Amino acid sequence: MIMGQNEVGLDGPVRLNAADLKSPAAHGRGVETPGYALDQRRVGIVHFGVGGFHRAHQALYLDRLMQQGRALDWAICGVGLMPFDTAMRDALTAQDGLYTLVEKAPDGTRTARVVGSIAEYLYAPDYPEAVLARLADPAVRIVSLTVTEGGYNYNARTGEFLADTPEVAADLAAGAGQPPRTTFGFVIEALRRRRAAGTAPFTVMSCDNIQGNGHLAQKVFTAFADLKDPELGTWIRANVAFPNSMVDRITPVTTDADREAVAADYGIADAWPVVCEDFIQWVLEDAFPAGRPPFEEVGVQVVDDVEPYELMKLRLLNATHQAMAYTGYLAGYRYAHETARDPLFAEFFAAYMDREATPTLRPVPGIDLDAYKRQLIERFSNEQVRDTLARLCAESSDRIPTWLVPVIAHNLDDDGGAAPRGSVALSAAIVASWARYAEGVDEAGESIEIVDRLKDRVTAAAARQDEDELAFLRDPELFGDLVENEEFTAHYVAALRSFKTVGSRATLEALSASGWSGLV
Ligand SMILES: NC(=O)c1ccc[n+]([C@@H]2O[C@H](COP(=O)([O-])OP(=O)(O)OC[C@H]3O[C@@H](n4cnc5c(N)ncnc54)[C@H](O)[C@@H]3O)[C@@H](O)[C@H]2O)c1
Ligand SMILES: O=P(O)(O)OC[C@@H](O)[C@@H](O)[C@H](O)[C@H](O)CO
Repeated sequence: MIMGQNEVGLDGPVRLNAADLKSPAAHGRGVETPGYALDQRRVGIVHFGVGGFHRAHQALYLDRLMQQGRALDWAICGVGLMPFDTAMRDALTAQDGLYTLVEKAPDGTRTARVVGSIAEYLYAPDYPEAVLARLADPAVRIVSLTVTEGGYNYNARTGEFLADTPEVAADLAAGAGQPPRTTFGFVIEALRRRRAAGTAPFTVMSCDNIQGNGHLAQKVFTAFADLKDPELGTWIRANVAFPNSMVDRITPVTTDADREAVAADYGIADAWPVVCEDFIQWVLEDAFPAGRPPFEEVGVQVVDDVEPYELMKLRLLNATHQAMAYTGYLAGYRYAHETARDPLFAEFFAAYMDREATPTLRPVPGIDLDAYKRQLIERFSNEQVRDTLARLCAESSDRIPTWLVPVIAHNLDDDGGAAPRGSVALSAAIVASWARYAEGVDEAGESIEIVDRLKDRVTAAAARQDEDELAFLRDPELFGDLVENEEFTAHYVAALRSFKTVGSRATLEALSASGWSGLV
């Protein structure tokens, strides 16, 4: 049914799809809808990993351009590979790629818009050839990724590509004509086809939370290509661009309550809306030989060197999320804002940022770091967003080595006093809080559902720590040789004992009483 202006939702929520949006119906409840013709969108980007974040971030920037009647030839074809992506397939296919994005400010202000920049969604196991055809299409000039840290299939400490994980090994062994299963398999087969057809390659744009995400993408995709077809690997190294980027917007997992609120507040029956904070940032390296949308015109900072921004964001925001996740969960909190609004915890986060993360950072052009850190605590405290600690506690074995271990390594590196060194006391306490969390029971005796690709390994290590206090650290893939460093292990053991005996809050109180210098 196509409803008339201002009628949307008055008789119950309207279904979200292109036909119903041809009328400006949804304006009736204060929702901005695509002001551009949806049938004029042309796919120019293929995106792997269409989850909450991509839809709150890159797809929104494109939608902003499209609202100005521009970049209609840069519409997105989303691709899902994982078994659970069938849910996104069903939601977006029924909605012609449309979804509602609700941005929530700390003061309770909400803005909602229907985003139209995703023109198509392909679930790769259903249509592998269609995915390859899209990727080989000369109109596609960017392949972007938000496939999580785990999607890069690498050792976070050494950067080495893990060629023997089952799915990747299967793609490497697959003969011609066998459909790929992984991002690597699809992207490399598409580049092979483009090269054979004389089509210029696309740019591979990682938007995941990894330091040097473009460099890493280049490393793992070319490592895969080298194993599959060394000549192709050489061609990719010479011809394919992999820009680095810093991406930022806190985007929690969508809940049924979010779906109900979108229906009740905006009159839209959306199977999978996205809810996020009102803050957004994207700093992007300008390395797009095949062209790109004019992102800088809608707020993206396009720069030559992204690294200082990346280090700032990953070591202050993401590593502090790790400081919050396990300490907060053990203490009984379940939401980020509850934890950040507790003065003791907020003081802990600020101390970690000031004493341990900041000494590892380079000056960041145009950024006042003190103001940035204060703003982070305010963002974490945004109670409207309802970001869960469970989301932040997941996949720890990808996150701690990616964000925190480099801070520790930097601060332990004795360069003869050339650069100021930070302490490692609070970083050690964060690692210890994870080790205590991995025991699988919180301080109220409730069991914890641990979500981690290395769950068996980390929980087994945590189970051994009553007999061997360093058991958790004895995993070189996660911690390198930290277990050999006496300065680090002294702080770690003291913090672990404290978490295990007096609990999270009392541990933070003791750290506070030490002036945040540690428990040794
Ligand atoms: N949520 C945020 O606040 C946020 C903010 C900044 C950056 N990010 C980045 O975006 C990533 C995704 O976050 P999200 O909130 O959208 O998560 P999500 O769970 O909503 O979506 C993740 C997507 O990645 C896909 N994926 C996971 N593993 C994969 C693999 N091995 N190969 C291919 N695809 C795979 C999933 O199928 C899914 O489509 C994060 O890991 C992070 O790097 C997230
Ligand atoms: O999404 P991840 O796994 O990279 O990290 C979890 C959070 O720290 C992260 O999603 C932040 O919310 C985000 O990076 C904010 O921009």
